[in-house]
Amino acid sequence: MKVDIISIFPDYFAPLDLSLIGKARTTGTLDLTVHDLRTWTYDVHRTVDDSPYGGGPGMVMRPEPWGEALDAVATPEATLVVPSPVGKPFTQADAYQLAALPHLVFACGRYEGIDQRVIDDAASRMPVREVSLGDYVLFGGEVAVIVIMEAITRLLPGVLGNADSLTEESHAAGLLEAPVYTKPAAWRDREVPDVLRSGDHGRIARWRRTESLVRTAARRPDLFAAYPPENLDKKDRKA
Ligand SMILES: OB(O)c1ccc2cc[nH]c2c1
Repeated sequence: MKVDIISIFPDYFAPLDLSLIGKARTTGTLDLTVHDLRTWTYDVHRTVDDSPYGGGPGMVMRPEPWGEALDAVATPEATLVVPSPVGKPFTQADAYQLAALPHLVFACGRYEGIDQRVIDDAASRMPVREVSLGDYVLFGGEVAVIVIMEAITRLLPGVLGNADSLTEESHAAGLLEAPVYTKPAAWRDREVPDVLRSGDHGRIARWRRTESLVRTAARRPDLFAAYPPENLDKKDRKA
């Protein structure tokens, strides 16, 4: 998978050299390049922003550098991903969709955002997805891109040692996963649930299923309400 990130803070992406993402880059699973938007500025101050039309606080990112950057970086297979507080909420389903695409270009906004014409111009020649990580606002798009890149990269073939992790984890099937435990069996007078030490795999699976449903109903009623009823079997209904 080819990924290009455009930002005025390229050093923000040093974490993408580490751990499993760094290994995915080394093995060639992930072809990631970070670009400094100021590469496409030509004034002595390398200016990327200006005051907003219509007035208002802060500054807006100028369209010219962005237009030239996207012209230089985007390929015919590119999808533009723009983290933004006004974007569509990013979900695990989106992570799977993006992980299946051949080329992603991330545009990291700063200040009050990117001139809307940049998005509109890009949308005339490639798919554009404006995504939000949640109902809060960051300083810019960089941290959101790191989060999205982690969510995507772990889905790429060969990145996770045990791909089975992907089928059981939270949000994989629309539910929160059950609690997890490891040794010791007792810790600060707290015991691991006996069922998990029973060796009865059918009973363990049912316990985990019940815990997952109960946890999802309690913490994410929105997910629970959206969970297809046909996926609930008779045993679940006793939960
Ligand atoms: O919260 B965010 O994901 C986000 C993304 C982009 C910009 C640009 C200026 N503030 C931003 C916030």
